Amino acid sequence: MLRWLTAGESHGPALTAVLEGMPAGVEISTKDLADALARRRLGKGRGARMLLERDQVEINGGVRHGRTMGGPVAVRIANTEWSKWSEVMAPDPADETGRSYDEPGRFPDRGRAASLTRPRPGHADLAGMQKYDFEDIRPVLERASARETAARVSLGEVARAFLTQVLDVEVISHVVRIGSVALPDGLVPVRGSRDAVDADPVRCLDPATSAAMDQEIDDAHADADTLGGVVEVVVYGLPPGLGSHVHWDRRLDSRLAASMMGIQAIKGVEVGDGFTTAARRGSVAHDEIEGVGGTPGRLEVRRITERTGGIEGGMTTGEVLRVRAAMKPISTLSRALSTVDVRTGEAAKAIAQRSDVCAVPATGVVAEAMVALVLADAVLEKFGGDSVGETRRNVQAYLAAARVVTADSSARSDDADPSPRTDAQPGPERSS
Ligand SMILES: Cc1cc2nc3c(=O)[nH]c(=O)nc-3n(C[C@H](O)[C@H](O)[C@H](O)COP(=O)(O)O)c2cc1C
Ligand SMILES: C=C(O[C@@H]1CC(C(=O)O)=C[C@@H](OP(=O)(O)O)[C@H]1O)C(=O)O
Repeated sequence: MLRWLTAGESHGPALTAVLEGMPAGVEISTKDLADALARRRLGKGRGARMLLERDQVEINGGVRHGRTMGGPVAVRIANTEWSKWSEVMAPDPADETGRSYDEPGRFPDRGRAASLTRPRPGHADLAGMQKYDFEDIRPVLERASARETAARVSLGEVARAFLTQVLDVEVISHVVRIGSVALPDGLVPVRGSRDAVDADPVRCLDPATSAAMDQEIDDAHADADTLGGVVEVVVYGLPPGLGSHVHWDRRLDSRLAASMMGIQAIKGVEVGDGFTTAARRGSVAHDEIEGVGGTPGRLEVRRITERTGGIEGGMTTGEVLRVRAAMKPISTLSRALSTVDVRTGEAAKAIAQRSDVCAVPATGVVAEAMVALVLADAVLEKFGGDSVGETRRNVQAYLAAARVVTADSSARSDDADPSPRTDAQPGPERSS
């Protein structure tokens, strides 16, 4: 079983992340993690903090000479802005008498330390204050902040390395909607296209849609408003049989959905064509199956379309996996929303510090990390192994003994026209 935990606040000294259960022998380096974290900073629409802050990552356990050793992998990501926050976020009281840093007049940087009492609709502020009995929003926003996703991305990179080294799995995300602008149906990044997606300012496959998304962000910014959108994660190279139909919490779709919903601001998840499928008739909703070779003892099959997103009965089918996550608009608006000052009870405008206008491109990278972690867990559950070599041998033995194998769908995708997937609409056949 793979377990992961993160700790740390947005403006604290550092984020800490621990991944337990990784087999030995996964090749991973500090540079790999730094590169993954750099991808999370990509994308138009992020706020000033992205320019100011750097992710200073170090591996503090579980890895030696570029390979995991089987013990928990521990990662620390320093907040390079810490010096500005060291009093506001100090773990210890201001002095031995236990006086508070909140004491008026005590610190020159009182502005930063001042209590925040005007909760933002849509952020964790008010519910967090109610639940944890705080008069100040600070301790809530510090942990609710999506700064924490840096920690998850670092662990996701270890999971990705494991999946690649055991199964040649590739996990790619792309942006399919920002605000009112949507990517036309049927466009999915092919294997090997991650760098091309990352090179686009909004991580969108289609140049015309990307330009419209770019404009949408500029318009929202000019209006002092914010945007959400939809990201899709696509996974190539998975074997059939990860997850299970036998119990709700073993279903892979259930686990993926929980991991997506665990990302800040994600409010909807769909697998494959998801909500669109609900509007279709059964005759054009499912992926019909055809034999493409093999022998009676070892059939080779494929799905003719790719509507179900590579999961049936809570298990991978061996086809390309597709999961989408819908992100709500950022809740810190410079044109602040109405709220109540919880200190006075009077009507007020919500706190409106610097903020992202749109963080959808970055959220795709976070979603990749979550998918990689869930899939690595599912691979270990099915195949076990204390070393990469052992897991790989177990996978190969399973595939070699299988009575029915899924034809390599990623190979078919490579054969096809690099951009369009032709089967996103009801009914059409695959292009290959
Ligand atoms: C990558 C990323 C960046 C975000 N940036 C901001 C931001 O700058 N300002 C903000 O108010 N919310 C931002 N959010 C969303 C908040 O973290 C989120 O709305 C908040 O934690 C409350 O959680 P909920 O939206 O799931 O209810 C961001 C989310 C993600 C995934
Ligand atoms: C710091 C990151 O994202 C932050 C997520 C976030 C929020 O409320 O979620 C609010 C902003 O922080 P601040 O209020 O300090 O400007 C973002 O910059 C990051 O992604 O590394």
